[in-house]
Amino acid sequence: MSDFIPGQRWISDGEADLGLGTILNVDFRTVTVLFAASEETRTYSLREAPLTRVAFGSGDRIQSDDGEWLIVDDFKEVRGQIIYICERSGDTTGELIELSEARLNDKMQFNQARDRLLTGQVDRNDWFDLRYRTLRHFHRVEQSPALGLSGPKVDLVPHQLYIADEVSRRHAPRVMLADEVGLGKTIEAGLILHRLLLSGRASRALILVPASLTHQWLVEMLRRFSLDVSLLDEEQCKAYGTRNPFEGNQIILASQDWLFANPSRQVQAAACDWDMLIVDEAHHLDWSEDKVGPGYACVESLARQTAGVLLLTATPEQMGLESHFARLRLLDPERYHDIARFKAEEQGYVAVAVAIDALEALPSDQSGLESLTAMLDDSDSRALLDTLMDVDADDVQRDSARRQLRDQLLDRHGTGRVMFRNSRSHVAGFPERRLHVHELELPSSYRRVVRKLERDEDYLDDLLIETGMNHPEVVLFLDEMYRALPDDRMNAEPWWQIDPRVMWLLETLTDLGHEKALVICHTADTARELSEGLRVLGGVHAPVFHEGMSLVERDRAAAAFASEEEGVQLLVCSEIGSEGRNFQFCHHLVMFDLPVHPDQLEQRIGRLDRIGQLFPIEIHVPVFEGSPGAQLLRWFRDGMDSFSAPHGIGSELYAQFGDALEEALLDSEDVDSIIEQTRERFDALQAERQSGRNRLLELNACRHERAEEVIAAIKTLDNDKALPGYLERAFDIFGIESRDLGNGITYLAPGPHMLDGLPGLVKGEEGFSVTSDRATALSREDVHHLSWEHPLVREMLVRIIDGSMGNTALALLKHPAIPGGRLMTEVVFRTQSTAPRGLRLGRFLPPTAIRVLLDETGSNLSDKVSFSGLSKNLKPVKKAVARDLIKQSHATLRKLMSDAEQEAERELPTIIEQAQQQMREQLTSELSRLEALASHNPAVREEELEALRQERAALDNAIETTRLRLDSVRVIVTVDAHER
Ligand SMILES: Nc1ncnc2c1ncn2[C@@H]1O[C@H](COP(=O)(O)OP(=O)(O)OP(=O)(O)O)[C@@H](O)[C@H]1O
Repeated sequence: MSDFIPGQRWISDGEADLGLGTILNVDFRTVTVLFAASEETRTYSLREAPLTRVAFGSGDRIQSDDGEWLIVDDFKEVRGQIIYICERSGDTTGELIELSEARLNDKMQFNQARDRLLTGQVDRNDWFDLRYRTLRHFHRVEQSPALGLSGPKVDLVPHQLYIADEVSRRHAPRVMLADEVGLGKTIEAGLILHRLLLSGRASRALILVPASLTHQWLVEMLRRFSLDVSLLDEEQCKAYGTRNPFEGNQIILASQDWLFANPSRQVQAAACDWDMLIVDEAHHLDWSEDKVGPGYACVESLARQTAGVLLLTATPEQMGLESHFARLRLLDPERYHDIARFKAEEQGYVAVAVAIDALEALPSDQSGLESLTAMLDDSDSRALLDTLMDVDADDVQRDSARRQLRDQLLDRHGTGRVMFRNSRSHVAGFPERRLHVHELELPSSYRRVVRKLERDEDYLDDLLIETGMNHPEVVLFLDEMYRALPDDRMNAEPWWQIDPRVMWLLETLTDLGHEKALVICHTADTARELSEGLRVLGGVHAPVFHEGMSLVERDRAAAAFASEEEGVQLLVCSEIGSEGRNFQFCHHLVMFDLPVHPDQLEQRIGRLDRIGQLFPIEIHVPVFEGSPGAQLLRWFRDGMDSFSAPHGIGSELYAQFGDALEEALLDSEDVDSIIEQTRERFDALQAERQSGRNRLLELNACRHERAEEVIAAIKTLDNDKALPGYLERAFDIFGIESRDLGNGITYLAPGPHMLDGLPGLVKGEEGFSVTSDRATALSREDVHHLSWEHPLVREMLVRIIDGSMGNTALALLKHPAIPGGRLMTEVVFRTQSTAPRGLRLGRFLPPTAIRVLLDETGSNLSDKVSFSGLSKNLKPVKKAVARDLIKQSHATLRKLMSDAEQEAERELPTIIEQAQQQMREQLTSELSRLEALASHNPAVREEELEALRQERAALDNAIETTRLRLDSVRVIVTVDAHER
């Protein structure tokens, strides 16, 4: 008679995903099974049906067809059908109910190791092996202090890593990244975002950047951070129809120019939940008392509803101090509401800087002790000071006390909580800047106008009316003025025919040989026409780059300029078009004219003077002798040293002397006196800033000890010897083929049996190259940085841990010392808690594996036989044999699994206690630091303190309620060593 009876429940051995099957029909040759959950019916030959009977035992949890969970107490068989006798889950009344197997829920999943094992679903032995190793590595890596910072393909630059670490630790970080141009604000923002995403503290981010930078951001986020970012524009949005396009991906990148001009899209953006808002070139968010710019208004409303906000700008004060203050208010409206108080606080920074200097000199030089003591008013600080002064303390104790005191002073005073600004003066390794001024004679068409302006005071008015231009632009951009007077008889030729700067530029290019030069002009018109002039007069192909071009056109021009093969020697940019771009592969900058604002001058030089620049920067400026442009050059050079290094006070000087300078541009004597006054103010401000605000900003922007700790932790993960071995196994099991290309580079490609859905790999398509060596990855654009954080590795780890892959196995053990015919179980339990992802429980208690190895009698052999020692001696077994062996041993296996659970439970309290202790130590010390800080520095928001307290309580509860769950089981059957 057949084993199958209609109504019985069986499961498919090969297709467990079909769910629980019900026997529909049996004849003398075939059996037909309905898998209702997947709406599939299968007919098998009776003799070879790959099916396993589903039979639960006492203590098992089952679900009825109406969704109720029950615990099996006992069972009986009636006419070939099992009737389960159960208690309702959670019911303590002891009432029992009966459930026939026909009423088991069709959707019941057999993912759990116990169910899978007892229903005969065994995985490959090496999968079990990989699963256990995955748990162990994941546990280790999750706790690393470098988590989230080690994967990105970036050089380990201390100030960037300090900022990324400091900011990403905070609850809802809201900061301004204001490093000088080219020091890596984009990289810092990317690191912060990467870490928050990886650790589950953020999942949705909106990045707003000027249109000209969208492509560069997209490429940086992908190549360096492997982040899947969607670039949204009007065309893309239309494709979404009535759906909200901002919901289309977790990370959205959009152009500010587009969004700020588009109120209906702003409404859609605001309708989404964001965890992070990142705004690049934030100095453009214009604000003044009588006029709030559309960009500012848009960001203000988004920032109000988003927990984390990063504003990026190299020239925070470019639009004036008030506008800068208004941007700080976007970050923390409560703290930044009174500009007078803000200015007064800045005055106090000198005293703090003096106290820090005094601290550094202690204990040998005690001259500044009094000023220091005046600043330290709490008992903790006094105790630290006592240690520093104690004659019996050793150097290590003193250094630690000094460091803690310095950190306290920095934390408690200044803008360090909201603004980070690194400057070249303390980040070593930047090249020298060299200015080359080329004086040219004014061509007659320009001279005529300039001289008339000098002679006739009223002429300026006429000229403004005639040209429609503003002052001082009309006297500084003489080619533009010339173009604006087309009816003038003398202006018949194109300006580039009469302007000697064009011929000078052609000669300069010849002198440069093959070296590349970036040319920046004030307007797009000048850039475009200059390019034409160069082509006509010198046969030079000069691509242009300006705001009037489409993004694709701009990127194409930049790529042609960057390419070694295309042989393009120069790129002609407009001012605004090139802001934020990376052109550090070139070291000649031609300023075809000069901008009016010192910060714009700095932005121009910043295109070349960036991390990665290897040569001194040669700045070439053609000026017309005695012209207003020549006066402006003198003001920049002699008044404030603008060409030698960034100093960050250009905007203040511009605010003070800009109007007077503009008035005086036509009178060199007046300019002399303005330059003199500017210089005086510049020197005074420099001295003041150096001793106060800048010094604090500098000390705050990179705390070297912390940076070095982060770098050391990253290097530990970089050099993790376990990674290559682990990946070799994982690639093999996931069906990824790897080929050694030499120099530490491996090519990964999808194999014919690769598991689907792995990031970057699609069957039948090309793969990609990887290296775990950071330097090699950095030197090759096409090679990925392979680390524990690479999306492919992360996907494999998570898929194994969250899925059922490898959670059952059966293997044979042949060992001379062990007699055959015995059964052992290797059972792995892991900790499980219900904490939300954002709590990052993994810092303290990542999924922790407990392995229990029991022999048939239930003796615990875990300490005697290690995982790898055992694993090496195991042999795989055919699945059919394994299923038979399991069928015969159901009762023993049930008992061993329950014994193993008791063994594992013994270890749980220690794990919980350790995690709790570690968490409490870290969070309590963070909380007390923040509480102490809050009493001195209003930049610490009460909401931050409250969030930290709640976090500690929630973590405490999550750790306390952690339970064990069965992760995987391997059945081991011993065979005599002489058996073949
Ligand atoms: N850690 C790093 N590793 C490798 N390259 C880096 C690193 N930091 C910065 N760079 C490179 O240096 C250049 C400048 O960095 P980035 O664009 O982040 O600077 P920025 O401060 O945002 O500049 P700007 O003020 O012009 O907007 C970029 O080409 C960037 O890729």
